Amino acid sequence: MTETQTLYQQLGESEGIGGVVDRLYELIMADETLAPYFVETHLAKQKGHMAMFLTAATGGPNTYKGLDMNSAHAGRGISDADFDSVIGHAATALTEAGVDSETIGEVAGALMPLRAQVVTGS
Ligand code: HEM
Repeated sequence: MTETQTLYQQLGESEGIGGVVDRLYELIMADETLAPYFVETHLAKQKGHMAMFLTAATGGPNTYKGLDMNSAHAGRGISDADFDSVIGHAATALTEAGVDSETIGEVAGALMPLRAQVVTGS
């Protein structure tokens, strides 16, 4: 059954992804290394963009109209360690939502190729 489902469906579509994104930004804002990047960010808007981005990246409908990943992160000095931390928080949020580890691995696999576009510092 599951092999015919998109990753988007396995994550519980827009409701599932919305919940995971809410929790992801709670974890990011509670992380003293990551929170400073988002001091000037309108969080509700950011969550909406992230949810739409993840929806498209996992095979759901593509309604993302935000910046491409290079432009969104250019000049922010984001490090490899920051990127790994965000992926780690995403894995935590997914685990808490009851997503199985195989599916979490697939989500991580979809996000990992974005590292070069997001990491702009050392
Ligand atoms: C795979 C990992 C990531 C994805 C998929 C992602 C996705 C996004 C998206 C969709 C946006 C919105 C772009 C727009 O508003 O048009 C964004 C903005 C942003 N991201 Fe990321 N991001 C990732 C990793 C990171 C990391 C590691 C950091 C830093 C710790 C970071 C910091 C930011 C900041 C500061 C913004 C701008 C927020 C604002 O508008 O104020 N991102 N990202």
